[in-house]
Amino acid sequence: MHKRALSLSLYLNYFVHGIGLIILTQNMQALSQHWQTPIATVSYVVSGIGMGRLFAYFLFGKLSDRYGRKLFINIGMLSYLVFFLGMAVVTNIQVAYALAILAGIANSALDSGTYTTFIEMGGRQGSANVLIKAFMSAGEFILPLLIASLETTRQWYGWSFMLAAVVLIVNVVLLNRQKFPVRNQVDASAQAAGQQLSKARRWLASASLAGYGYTSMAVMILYTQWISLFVTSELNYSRVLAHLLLSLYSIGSITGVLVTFWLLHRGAAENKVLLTMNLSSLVALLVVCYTSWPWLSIVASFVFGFTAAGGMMQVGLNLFIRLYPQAKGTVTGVFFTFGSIAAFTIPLITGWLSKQSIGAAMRFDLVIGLAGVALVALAVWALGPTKSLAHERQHINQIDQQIVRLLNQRFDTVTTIGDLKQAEQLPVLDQQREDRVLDQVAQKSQTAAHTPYLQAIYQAIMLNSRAYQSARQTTTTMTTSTTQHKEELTHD
Ligand SMILES: C=C(O[C@@H]1C=C(C(=O)O)C=C[C@H]1O)C(=O)O
Repeated sequence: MHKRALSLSLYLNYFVHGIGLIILTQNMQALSQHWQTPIATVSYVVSGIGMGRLFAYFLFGKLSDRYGRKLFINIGMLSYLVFFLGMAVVTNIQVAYALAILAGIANSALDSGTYTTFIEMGGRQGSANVLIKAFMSAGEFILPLLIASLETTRQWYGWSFMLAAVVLIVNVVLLNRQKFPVRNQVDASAQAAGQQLSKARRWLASASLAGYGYTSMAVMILYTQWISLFVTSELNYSRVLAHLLLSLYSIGSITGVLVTFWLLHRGAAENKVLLTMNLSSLVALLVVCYTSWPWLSIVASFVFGFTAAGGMMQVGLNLFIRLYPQAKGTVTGVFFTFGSIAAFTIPLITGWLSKQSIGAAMRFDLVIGLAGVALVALAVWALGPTKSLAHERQHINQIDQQIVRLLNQRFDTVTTIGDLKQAEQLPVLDQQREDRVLDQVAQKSQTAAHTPYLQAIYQAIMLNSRAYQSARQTTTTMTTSTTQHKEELTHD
């Protein structure tokens, strides 16, 4: 299995999915002209995507546990391909609605195959899943630029659909060349951690995390839907500033994803990251809702994007999946079904609240944010202390990866030094230098109690670098003497 090539193909699908998420709303005007219908009808077609998701998530999740991830990723890619090709030329509204449902199905199929694969690929560490969100954002970022340039050069709006289709076709070929990891492989330590939980705790953690599937999606959807209107109508900010706030939310989101990825990659505990980010997003949201200082709104909007849309859904899902390592697909399906229900209900709830005031609709996000924090706190409590054997070993694995990489670098340098010594005919052992290295270790060591042990490790390292230098020198002497010998022979 080529981890890198497979990951890249999986991520590429989410770049396309990012385009798919907004391609209908971004082309609303062009489509309404093409279909000769009012904008409202286009919007009705858009709702088909949500419909497709709602029905397909659970089913596909469950089926992907049984029939394998690759099949469902292929179903996702092909469904999206039909959607992009079809939507660019369709004129019949019923067919357009069916295609939108197909996009929802594509989304569900991709998710049920991809999130699970990443977990199965990387053991217990789910940082890879957080990066999915970054690729979605990249697609969402590029599409509006592409559409704008097509409009200014007066070209066919369908080209943006064709771009997505071409990427998909290329990726179908690339992805199907890859071998997938073993399905539902259960890391022994992960299983041990899950099994330690009592039934009640496991139930509580599951219910809270499913609830978080709803709130984590809901806070983002509500924010992006109402922020512009809220600041222009209630705070009298300019339209430019309103757009700026939304852009900063997106930039915050991408930055947040990258930082979260980095944190998890370095072994930060997922539940701590989740709790901290959710608390911070609640604070940012409070600021957005109650300040009328533009500069503070700007900062808070960035922080809100960073903390609420920085891959937290993905982190929540990772925790959930770990609870049920044998049913990763099913869990993914359940989690995103809750997310879809949020996408469906939040516009309805806030629409109703907005009759009272736009502020009421906006401030409902605080209720959701607070519920999110409560759910995360419950889940974290139910999952128990992070300092489990399994978790600490995971941390050691990460540290060891870094140490091995650094030792490889040290040995490369040792090799160069060995060659230099040989050229200058110096002995391999340099006792003075070794003493200095040990002194440095003592100086750098942050815990005095560790120091003698670290020095012992360094003595072993240096013993081995000498052994390596000597071994290389004998082989190079041997090869030079044989070449010399060969030359002598040819000269004879
Ligand atoms: C790498 C060298 O060769 C040997 C190995 C050392 C090390 O691993 O740090 C230090 C001194 C030498 O005995 C060197 O001379 O620097």
